[in-house]
Amino acid sequence: MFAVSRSSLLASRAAFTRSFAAVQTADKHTLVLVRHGESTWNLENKFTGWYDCPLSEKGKEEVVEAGQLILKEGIKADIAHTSMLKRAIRTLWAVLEESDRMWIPISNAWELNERHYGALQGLDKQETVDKYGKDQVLQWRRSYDIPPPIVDTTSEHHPASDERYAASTFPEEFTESLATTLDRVVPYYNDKIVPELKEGKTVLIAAHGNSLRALVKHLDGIDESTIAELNIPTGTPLVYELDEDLKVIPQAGAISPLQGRYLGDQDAIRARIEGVKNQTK
Ligand SMILES: O=C(O)[C@@H](CO)OP(=O)(O)O
Repeated sequence: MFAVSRSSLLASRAAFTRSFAAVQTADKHTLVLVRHGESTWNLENKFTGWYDCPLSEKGKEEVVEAGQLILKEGIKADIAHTSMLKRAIRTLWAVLEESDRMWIPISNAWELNERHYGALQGLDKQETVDKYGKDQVLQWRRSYDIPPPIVDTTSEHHPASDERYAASTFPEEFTESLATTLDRVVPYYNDKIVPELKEGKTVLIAAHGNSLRALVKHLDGIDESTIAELNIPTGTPLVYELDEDLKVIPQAGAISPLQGRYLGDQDAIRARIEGVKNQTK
């Protein structure tokens, strides 16, 4: 009475294979990027780079709101990555707290740090424009491969003088352009984050304006002149859906040249983007 014909076994195996394949292709690869909330040095309009300033009061509010938006969207991060800098770390903590995901694993990596601003770190952005001119400062801020002036190991801003970077070595004369930032952000994404996405994990990254510009340049295939125009707002979740080859699926409502979409009030987001741009007028 338990005899099952070979054909019905084959038929049920085929049905199982089909439904498994359907589940696999239905698997969404979701990647959420969040730039840290406004920092005290954003507020004071200083070049920040790897300087470890905290969030401002407004920044603390922005990151709570970012977490609430992620919760409301129903996004459940499985794993998170952030930098070695407290403005991004606290942003991640707030987002995880608000979205009730504080238990997920977190990796801290200097590779996700802000672009190092060399000898500009600590300088007032507007005073730097007054001294060197708007064009020069814009080149330092937004050109693809022109780095700001270097710091050497005698500078408090050189990573050699900071124990959190003791496991890594950096050039004695140090600074970063967007291009060299990309050279450490993209390998980190490929080596650490891509395998997690392939496993079907929803990944959350809390990082910085320029480390995220480097990452979206890679994800969205943005060219070198277009990336110069791109500014990332503080404390605003940017959601990417990726296909089975981890190519970006363009999202409705995305602000070009990005194909991921920002969560929240789109007018307020555009105003935040303008605010970043206008830090050097
Ligand atoms: O100062 C910095 O480190 C960055 C981000 O705050 O500034 P900018 O937007 O000028 O690259």
